[in-house]
Amino acid sequence: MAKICDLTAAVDEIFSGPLPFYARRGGHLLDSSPGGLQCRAQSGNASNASSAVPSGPLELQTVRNIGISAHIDSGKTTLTERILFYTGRIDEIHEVGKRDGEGAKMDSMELEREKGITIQSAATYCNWNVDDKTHHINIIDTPGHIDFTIEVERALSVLDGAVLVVCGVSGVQSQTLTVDRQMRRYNVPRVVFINKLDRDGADPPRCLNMLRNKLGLRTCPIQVPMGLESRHRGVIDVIDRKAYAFDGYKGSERTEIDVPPEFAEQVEVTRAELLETLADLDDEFAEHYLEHEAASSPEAIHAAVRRQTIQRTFSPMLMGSAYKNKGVQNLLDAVCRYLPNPTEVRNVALDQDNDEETVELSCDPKKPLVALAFKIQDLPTGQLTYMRLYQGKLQKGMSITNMTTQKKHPIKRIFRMHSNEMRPVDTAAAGDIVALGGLEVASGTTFTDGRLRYTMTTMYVPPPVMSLAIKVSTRGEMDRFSKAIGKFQREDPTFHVHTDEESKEIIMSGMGELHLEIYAERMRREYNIAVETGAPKVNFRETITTKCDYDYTHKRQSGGRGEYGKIIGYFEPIPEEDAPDDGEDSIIFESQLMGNDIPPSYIPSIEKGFRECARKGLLSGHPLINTKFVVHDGKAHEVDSSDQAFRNAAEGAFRNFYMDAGPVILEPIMAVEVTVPADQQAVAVTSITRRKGSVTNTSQRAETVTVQAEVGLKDMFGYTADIRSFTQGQGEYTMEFLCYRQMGGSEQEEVVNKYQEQRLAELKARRGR
Ligand SMILES: Nc1nc2c(ncn2[C@@H]2O[C@H](COP(=O)(O)OP(=O)(O)OP(=O)(O)O)[C@@H](O)[C@H]2O)c(=O)[nH]1
Repeated sequence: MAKICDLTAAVDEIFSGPLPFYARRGGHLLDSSPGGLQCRAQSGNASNASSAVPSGPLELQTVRNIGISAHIDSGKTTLTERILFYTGRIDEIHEVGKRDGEGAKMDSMELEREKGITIQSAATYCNWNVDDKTHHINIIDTPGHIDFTIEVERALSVLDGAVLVVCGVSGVQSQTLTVDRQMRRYNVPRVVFINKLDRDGADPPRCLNMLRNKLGLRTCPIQVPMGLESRHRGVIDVIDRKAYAFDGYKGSERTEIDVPPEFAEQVEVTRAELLETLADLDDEFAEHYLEHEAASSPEAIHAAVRRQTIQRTFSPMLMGSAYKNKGVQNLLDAVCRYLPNPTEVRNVALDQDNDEETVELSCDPKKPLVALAFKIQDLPTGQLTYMRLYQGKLQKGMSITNMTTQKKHPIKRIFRMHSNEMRPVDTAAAGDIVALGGLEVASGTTFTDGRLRYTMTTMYVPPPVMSLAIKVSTRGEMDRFSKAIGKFQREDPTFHVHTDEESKEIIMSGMGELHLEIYAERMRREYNIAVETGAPKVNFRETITTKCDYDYTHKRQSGGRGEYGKIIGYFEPIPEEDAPDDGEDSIIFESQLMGNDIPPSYIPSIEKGFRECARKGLLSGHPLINTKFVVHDGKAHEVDSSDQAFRNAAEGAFRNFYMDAGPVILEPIMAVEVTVPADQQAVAVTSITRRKGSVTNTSQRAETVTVQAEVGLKDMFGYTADIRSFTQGQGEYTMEFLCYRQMGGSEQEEVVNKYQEQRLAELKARRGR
């Protein structure tokens, strides 16, 4: 496993915001070029399908749209590379991180190949034959690094199913939990693949326990590993009681062999547990099971696994070693057998002509078009818009309507994507995922053919948690800089840029230091701008701790029409459990006004005033969370009151009364997981406690120890270099956002003083100008 500390010196901080619930989902990608795709009908092993172009339309029943998600470095890209090789989509396997001088197909960005990590999700498609049917699988490989979590959100929101990859040695890791939450949010059925069984310490039963206990997943192995670690030879399918070995060039020949006697008992025990679980879950299978118990047919078992997987009540667990080319073909069988086709997934939209009522979409090319632009990529040749078609059809030359702006756009180019290669097609139908050229839109936009006014709900965008000042060395580069920023922001909704009003610095904010460093590096490489970045800063939050009444009158008279607005109400903290589940914006405004002392038309201005204030707390300049602003009384003046006057009244109330509400600073706390050689456990623990962290768990597997801890993000700077030096490069760590927690008194004082000093210096500088 490539170590996180090896990825880049800049990879220090990794975090994401809280994950609220909601979802819309569905999706698939199929080739609707005149003819689509065709496969070599060669069942079972070797390269069992090719990418030749067939002559008829594809059957939706044979389409699978899948994502591959996991904790960082679990082997997603390595696995995808095998899938593409065995399905005949690529002629040679290349390893991640340019180890063979080339780099994996799906890591097409130069930076990805250099660093050996996936930054952007990539799309591709392939064919696979199973049970005498050719299936068309569309795959999105997603990054594992939490900094690029939006790529995972985007992919999952439009896919029909997923493969959850878990490292066979480490088991469920911090980010497996995040990915699991994301899959649940978008109701994505999944199959589990336990990878790296060739590595020392590989332990599938432990992974199974972790999946059940940590993720609460109803899962059973449908395979038994044929040997582990250096003796890992293949897998035994307990459903058909067949063993599979993987020989030939890069494991491309899958051979059925007899179950070795030493595994016979384990196969029967595993099979019995699977059958009992299915009988428990599935009434149809229960009947069959009662009648035929021992002789349950593989077909009946497959059908029950499929039904329960699609209902998300069960996830079959498979295993192998992507790197050593074991078990990948069986995983492809499982993807085709158990994951749903686009017609088996419920997708809904909101009808804009009918009070945003929820309407069910039907995966039918004959219905009016509804499509979602879920990912934007800016290429030197122009913008590429990835589009998921929920119903209807796209055709070159037709025009589609943007549901946000109501503007019509002609469709000039439709592409099917294979990583960074584009293949032009003329049409695409419901269930497809294709990319459109020549369309300038933001991600998350819904399109129709103009007959319907439907929108899909947008995907969850986590709040930015880290900022970095960025400087352009020469004025001449400013134009290119603005262009780059504009493009990146359209591409990535988690990437924000603003100019600090006081310091006039340009500030980039995002999901972590790596995330921001990657954009700075892309500006240097893709736009040839010599940017310099400042030290990363943690995005603290502020909140209040007590209820506080306010009564404030904003009055200004300077000849002519004056300004008047009086508001009375209170601020109060929202207990965390009641906070709206929308990440950063956990700010509520409530008007309890009765009568007409303040005309209702001014209420939105009061709200706007409070919301603007909430963007910058008075202690440290960071945004407020979990705060409620209430107005219940006040007064307006016939002539002098205006929207602006009431906005100013809200700002005045905030300025004058905020400090009475007991404001405090909250800091992001990270869930940190450090893995080191067993003899370095003490040093790892000390490295955490020295950073004021608290160790929550330690566990030993084979020769390695994993230390889990909670540490303030501000105390994690420089940890990459630290862990590298104390473990001589053998340790690794990951971390992700856990929660916001109130800072200690003296630490808070330090942050407040620093902020006040900075403001004073800026004020002086402005006066001196
Ligand atoms: N021993 C062993 N190593 C593996 C296996 N699968 C992947 N690896 C190695 O693990 C490292 C990470 O593999 P990747 O395929 O890049 O993992 P990933 O999940 O795509 O990584 P990110 O996208 O950066 O999260 C690489 O060094 C792989 O060669 C496996 O089955 N066995």
